[in-house]
Amino acid sequence: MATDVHGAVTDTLREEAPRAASPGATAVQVAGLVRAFGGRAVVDDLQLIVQPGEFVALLGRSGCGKSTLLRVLAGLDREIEGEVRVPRRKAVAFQAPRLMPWKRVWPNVLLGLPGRPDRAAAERALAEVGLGHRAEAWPKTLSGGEAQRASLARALVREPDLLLLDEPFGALDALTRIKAQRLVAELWRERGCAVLLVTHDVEEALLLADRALVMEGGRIAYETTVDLPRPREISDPRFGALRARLLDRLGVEGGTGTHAAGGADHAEVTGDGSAAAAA
Ligand SMILES: Nc1ncnc2c1ncn2[C@@H]1O[C@H](COP(=O)(O)OP(=O)(O)OP(=O)(O)O)[C@@H](O)[C@H]1O
Repeated sequence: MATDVHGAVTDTLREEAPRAASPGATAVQVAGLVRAFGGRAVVDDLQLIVQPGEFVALLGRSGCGKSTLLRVLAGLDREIEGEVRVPRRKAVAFQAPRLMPWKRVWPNVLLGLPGRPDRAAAERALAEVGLGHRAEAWPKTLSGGEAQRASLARALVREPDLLLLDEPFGALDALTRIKAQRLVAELWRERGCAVLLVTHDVEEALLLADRALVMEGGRIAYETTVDLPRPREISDPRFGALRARLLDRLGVEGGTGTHAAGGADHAEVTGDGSAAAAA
């Protein structure tokens, strides 16, 4: 059952500034979230906690509801049941950069921001993503990687406490993708904001995230802590072991073949959101 946007949802979608919140406050707190389309619950009693400054990757089969969850967290979809607490300052970048072709790059970065256009802020954000020299350019003259970085600058200019990334590197070629991943890792380190990254790419999740979640049946069904030093190396045997475990959990060939390969750093997640360590 969908909640009226103008009614109960104002009670359920509370936006808080973590800087002002009490110590130990979370960046994202979701409890009993349900999002249904035509009577079918795509997100079904989902629990999720993300700590301030934590980098979390969200994996899951196509159509399992990852983008739906991200849109709810971004405040773009409020037809929900359950409780969602997110910081007031949040920003989202999608797979498609969504730049307005009739605006130059710098006003695109400021798109949707209230108040007088702050060109200097746009240029600072563009410089952060290595696009300081393209502020005056038209979007159609940007490469795919540049356009994606401009989209990232648009997120950064909002100085988010929570950065939501929906497959932002999905359309990039392999080399540009690696560069973009490194850039996000660097920005995350410098900014210290929480990041929730939706990705199909297990390696990307393991290169970037503190924690990788697998969504299944409308919930977070599995999670693993990525307790590897940064920068991470794909050649690290521990990386390989985590990759195999996640691929296995996703039902992709190349996994370990057992869902519950040992270690307390990964867990099947039970209905109430608590993690039961796999034996
Ligand atoms: N506005 C909508 N109206 C009806 N159904 C929708 C709507 N948005 C999403 N859905 C359905 O909800 C399900 C989950 O979609 P969602 O885009 O969240 O999946 P996803 O896990 O992000 O998939 P992918 O990995 O392929 O991007 C799909 O079956 C989709 O068709």
